[in-house]
Amino acid sequence: MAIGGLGQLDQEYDGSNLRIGILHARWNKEIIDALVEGAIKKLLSLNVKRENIIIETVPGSFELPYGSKLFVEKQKRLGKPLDAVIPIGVLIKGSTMHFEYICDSTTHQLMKLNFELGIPVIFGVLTCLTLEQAEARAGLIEGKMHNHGEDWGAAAVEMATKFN
Ligand SMILES: O=c1[nH]c(NC[C@H](O)[C@H](O)[C@H](O)CO)c([N+](=O)[O-])c(=O)[nH]1
Repeated sequence: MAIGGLGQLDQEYDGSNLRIGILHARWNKEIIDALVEGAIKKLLSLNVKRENIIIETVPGSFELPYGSKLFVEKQKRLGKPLDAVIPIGVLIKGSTMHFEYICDSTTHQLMKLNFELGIPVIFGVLTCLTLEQAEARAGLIEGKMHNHGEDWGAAAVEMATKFN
C-alpha cells in the first residue's frame, strides 16, 4: 500500500520535449526550497531538460493564481510557451482566519486556471495546520511522509503528455 497516497505514475511518461514552469511563493522558505527541489528532481528523472524548467517566485501563496497566469502569458509572449505550470506554496495555520481564506480562494482559482490557460496547472500548495505537517510533506522529517514536490513534478509531466 502506497504510503501517504503516493501519486504513483500509471506508466513512465517522457518529458524530454516539455517546458515546465515552477512558480513558488517565498513564505516558509526552508519548506518551499525542499518542495521545489523535489519537483525538479522528479522532472529531471522524467527526462525534462534542466534548461526547460523555468523557475519564478511570488511573495506568497495568495499571489500564486494571478502570478501563474502572468508567468504563463509572459512565456508565451517570449515564444517559449510552457506545457505545464507547478505553483508551489506553503500555508500554515496561524491564530486567525487568514489561512482559511487564502487556502480556499487560492485553491479554487488555481483549479479554474487549468481551464482558462489551457495547460495543466498542478496544485502544489501545502495547507497545513502545523509546521511539522508541512515539514513532513516536504520530506524534511526522516521516515515520515515523502516529498510531495515529487508528486507534483510527476503530475505535470503526465498531464502535459498523456492526452496529446
Ligand atoms: O504563502 C503563504 N502566504 C501567507 N500569507 C501571505 C499571502 O499569501 C500574501 O502574500 C499576502 O497576503 C499579500 O497579498 C501565509 N500566511 O499568512 O500565513 C502563509 O502561511 N503562506
